[in-house]
Amino acid sequence: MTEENLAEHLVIAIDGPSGSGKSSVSKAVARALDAAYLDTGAMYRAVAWLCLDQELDTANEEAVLEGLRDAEFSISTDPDDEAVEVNSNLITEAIRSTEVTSVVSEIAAHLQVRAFLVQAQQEIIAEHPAIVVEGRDITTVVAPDAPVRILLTADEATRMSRRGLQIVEQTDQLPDQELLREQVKDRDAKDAQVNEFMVAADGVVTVDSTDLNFEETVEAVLAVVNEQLSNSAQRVELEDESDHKRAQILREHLGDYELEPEDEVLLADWEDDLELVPEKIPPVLAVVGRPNVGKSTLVNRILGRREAVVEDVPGVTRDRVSYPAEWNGREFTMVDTGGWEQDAKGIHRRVAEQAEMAVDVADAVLFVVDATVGATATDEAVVRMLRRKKKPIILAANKIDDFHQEPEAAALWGLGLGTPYPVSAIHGRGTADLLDAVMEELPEQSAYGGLVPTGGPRRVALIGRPNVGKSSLLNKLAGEERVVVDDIAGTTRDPVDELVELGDQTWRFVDTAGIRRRQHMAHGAEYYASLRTQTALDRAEVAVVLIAADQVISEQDVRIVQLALDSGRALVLAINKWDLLDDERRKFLEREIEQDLSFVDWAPRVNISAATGWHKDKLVPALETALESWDKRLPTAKLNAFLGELVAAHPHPVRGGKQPRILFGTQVSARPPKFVLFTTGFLDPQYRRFITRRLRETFGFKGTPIEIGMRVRERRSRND
Ligand SMILES: Nc1ncnc2c1ncn2[C@@H]1O[C@H](COP(=O)(O)OP(=O)(O)OP(=O)(O)O)[C@@H](O)[C@H]1O
Ligand SMILES: Nc1ccn([C@@H]2O[C@H](COP(=O)(O)O)[C@@H](O)[C@H]2O)c(=O)n1
Repeated sequence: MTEENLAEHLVIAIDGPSGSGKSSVSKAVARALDAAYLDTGAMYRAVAWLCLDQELDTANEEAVLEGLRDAEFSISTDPDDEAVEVNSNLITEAIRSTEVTSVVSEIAAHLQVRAFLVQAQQEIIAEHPAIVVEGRDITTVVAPDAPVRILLTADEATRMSRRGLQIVEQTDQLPDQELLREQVKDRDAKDAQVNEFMVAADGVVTVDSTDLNFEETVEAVLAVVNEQLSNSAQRVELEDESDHKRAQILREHLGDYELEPEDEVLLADWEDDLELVPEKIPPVLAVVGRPNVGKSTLVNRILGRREAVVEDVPGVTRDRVSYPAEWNGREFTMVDTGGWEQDAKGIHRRVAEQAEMAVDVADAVLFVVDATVGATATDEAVVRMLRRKKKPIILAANKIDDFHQEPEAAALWGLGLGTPYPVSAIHGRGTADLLDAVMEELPEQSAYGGLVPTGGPRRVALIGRPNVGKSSLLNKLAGEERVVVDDIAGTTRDPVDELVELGDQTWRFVDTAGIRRRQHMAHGAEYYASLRTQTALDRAEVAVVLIAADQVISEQDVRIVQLALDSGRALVLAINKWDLLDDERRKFLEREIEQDLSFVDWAPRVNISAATGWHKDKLVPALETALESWDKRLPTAKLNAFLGELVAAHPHPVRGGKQPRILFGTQVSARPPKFVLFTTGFLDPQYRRFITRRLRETFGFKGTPIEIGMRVRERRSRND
């Protein structure tokens, strides 16, 4: 193994005298780090066993060497599965016998035998990305360049008593004191003639376990490992090329772990680090019909849950509401529209317009008719509207609860839309056939870019509780009164997109209605206004949450910020009505922001007055910063260099004797940035929060939520 190779590997070299705990502690450390474990003493013991078995003269170096060269050796590196084989004999137990222990030092004194075994040990080390190796010459001869080198020791009396206790545990008998001395003290004296393992060599850290119990010793060794790694990581220059090389090595080592097929897909292109591949946009199905024919019940039936708004009043679904749906393994987006009425007025007219808009961006339309009522004039008007749109139409004849009613469905052939599929949205009857028919019409992916338009001006949702100044701000930004502004909370009930020129570019603002204090208490139009906030967020890329500076930050404000956060959009906080602030209130406001909005302390904040236009120019840089972060893609090599440094300096705490390691990280998507970490164990939520915080400190990400996902993967077993 070259020096360079050693530096790339996590090699933990441990030596020390007999009974110091090298084997038992090294095994525990390997388990904690999910690393391999090599007991080099077992290799010398195996040679000793061979000599005894073949009656070779242990004093004759040539004879031992010849026997050694002719034999087939194998040793397990799994800390939970000790196994030593020579010429297909499993000798794991046999090498611990008194006979073997008595001759092993003599054999270990032959320099050519040592050279042979040292080379074999270095080859084994090279095969493992992370390995703990123990034996008397490991820090000095076998792995002198290992990043972590430890001399584990304890005073002689302690070592003797530990070995004695071990013999009692193994044999249920008190050990013969003479034999004990021979196995510990005398053996060390013999071994010391060939190797120095009582005193730490340069750069080797001594862990004295005389006053430590077993667990404390393991902890002490792990602490040295972490400290040493942190020092070596600090020395590493994070140049791009070496970052990339390191990431390549880490990625290769991931191959030692059980990866799922989806992991392989995710990791396939990590080196490209170019533009993110655009997501496949599932096809969209708009569900349309006149009021109260059971559209939402049918949507719920298809979704398999109670999600769409259902109320037994005509036209209760006032807005478009979209849901991710799936049938027979195919994903699609279902849009539940409000009831469509001809010549509708007021809010009903807006609802009908919304339904038409939904049809415009849909790939197919599910037209729902109440078969018990039959085709009405309104249904026929819907048909005319749909024909104009030239979209595939699937006709659902609803309220057919049993087969006696099926003739009522057949009557709908008259609409001229082909087969009417009889369904009972309430009971689920017929929905499978209906969905099969829908699947035949839907393309693999949306031809219309889904519900959220891509490209064009960047989309901003202005949200906040009622009367917080959304409309005033939009008017100020747009330079004219474009939406009705009223002092009455909740005046603006419908989303209105405005194209506004700001800072040399065009922005699309989606104004929304305020969110009422408690959604479940809200009724009618106000309730739908709150749903629209959600819709606006769905359609936006960045949310500006307005907060009134002159009022105490309320639970409702916090909920709206949370809504924006959950939507995964970029975020800007606009503290409005700054002109109404006095010194007293300002102090309280700062404290409220610190306390109640600390979970979004990464969001750019602008203090504005929508009424006077004060600081409105500050909004554009804040929006740009947030969107830039939202779009950001961190190269995999940089991410892994960052993770390596971070973990070395601040390792994950040991949990149940294990220390989860991060094997590899990659950013799987942007908008917002999502990272996946492959790990050997579950990372505590606080540790993940810590990583997120550090990611922000190091790379910015101001104004965007960040997601960190984890994939705990196990090492492949030896037999794979
Ligand atoms: N810190 C400790 N406190 C108490 N017992 C310990 C401690 N460390 C190790 N032991 C126990 O001491 C015994 C000897 O440990 P171990 O066999 O690991 O030593 P070793 O250094 O590998 O010895 P050798 O070089 O002879 O193989 C074991 O029973 C082990 O469980
Ligand atoms: N790196 C090593 C490891 C062991 N030996 C010799 O083998 C003997 C048995 O070792 P245990 O750790 O299993 O007790 C030991 O006494 C040494 O003679 C070695 O030389 N170098």
